[in-house]
Amino acid sequence: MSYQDDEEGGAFDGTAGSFPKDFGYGAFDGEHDIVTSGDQKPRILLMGLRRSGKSSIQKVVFHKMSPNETLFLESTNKIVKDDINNSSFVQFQIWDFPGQIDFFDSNFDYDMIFSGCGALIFVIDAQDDYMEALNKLNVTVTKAYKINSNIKFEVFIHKVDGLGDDFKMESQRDIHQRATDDLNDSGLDQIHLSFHLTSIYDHSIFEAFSKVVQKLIPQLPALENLLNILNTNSAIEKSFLFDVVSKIYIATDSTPVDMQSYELCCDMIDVVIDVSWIYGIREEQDPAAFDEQSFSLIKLNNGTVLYLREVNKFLALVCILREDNFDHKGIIDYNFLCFQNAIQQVFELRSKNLLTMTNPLGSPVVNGNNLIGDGQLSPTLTDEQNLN
Ligand SMILES: Nc1nc2c(ncn2[C@@H]2O[C@H](COP(=O)(O)OP(=O)(O)OP(=O)(O)O)[C@@H](O)[C@H]2O)c(=O)[nH]1
Repeated sequence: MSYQDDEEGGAFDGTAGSFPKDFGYGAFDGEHDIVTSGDQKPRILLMGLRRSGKSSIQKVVFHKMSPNETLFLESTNKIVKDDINNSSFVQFQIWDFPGQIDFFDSNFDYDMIFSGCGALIFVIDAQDDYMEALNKLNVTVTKAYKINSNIKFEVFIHKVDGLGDDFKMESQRDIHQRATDDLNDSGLDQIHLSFHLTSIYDHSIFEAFSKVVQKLIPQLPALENLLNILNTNSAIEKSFLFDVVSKIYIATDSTPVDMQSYELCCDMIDVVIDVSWIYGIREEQDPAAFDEQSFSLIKLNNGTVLYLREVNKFLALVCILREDNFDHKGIIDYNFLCFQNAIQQVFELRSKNLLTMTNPLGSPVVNGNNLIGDGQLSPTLTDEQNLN
């Protein structure tokens, strides 16, 4: 086993999938050797037993591989490092570990691996007997926690597409119970495990990954506050800030997320990218699929409107609102400009902070409440103000 980068290079080059081939993340960071790299990006580790679905998750979410094609993925026999450079909010590396990894193998420098880790995703195949996976989960979490107590531990109860609803819930309850009991028995009851039911055959894997990535964004409270303000002043019911390439939402307002709304917004992004790609005017080296001109409006037959606006090169705002409230499109557009401007300020503040301090993983750089409380945002128009 060795540390190597994925040889495939940039975005997934498959034939299926709705995204154009070269509309994806940059090439893998092949120049840096992991052991000597000074790269300080947060790491997300993908661990779990063999064939649990780790590589499939990484390929489907970040490289647009269609789920059916994962059937042909070969077993991973080395750590595969994938650099995700999508926006200045979301920059991390995903390390896909071979299933047969042995913690006593001296080839692996676990201090180095876990000390730079932001989140550890442990994948459990829910269609298989999970007792061995639970043992491995316990060993992995215990080892990682001793090296780095700041790691966020996420358990993906995966491949739930093959299970009925009752069995799904029962498996989750059972896995949750056993995993926490095992940790309590090891005297590590302070470790918090988060559980997600996932499958690459629906949007659940994107939703779960969104939640994992959000925990690595110190500016999340600021982004959520901005979305709340935008919603209140524009009569928007739900809004998501999406990373367009991966369809991960990096923030949403504080109302609960329901899967159907999330799926609708994901589908809208696909439609916009596909239509722009087919009919957009393309310049050399510039995939014109998503740029500052990008926006879209879809009216559903249930009186709901989906509205998408480009925020920056990588991010899009997708809102769901009632058709009646879309009459005030001018206000919504004005408020959107204020929102975009505020996001820009958060970006700038982050860049400044990064210049003046080295940001250890997960340490808060911006306190969102203060940012907003300090009145640094441009004022937003409200319906009342405009109508009076
Ligand atoms: N039904 C179903 N099958 C899945 C899902 N995710 C992955 N698989 C299948 O599981 C098999 C193993 O997937 P891999 O991604 O190669 O598993 P891995 O954990 O990377 O395996 P190693 O590299 O050996 O550690 C493949 O045939 C996938 O098609 C899922 O959500 N549902």
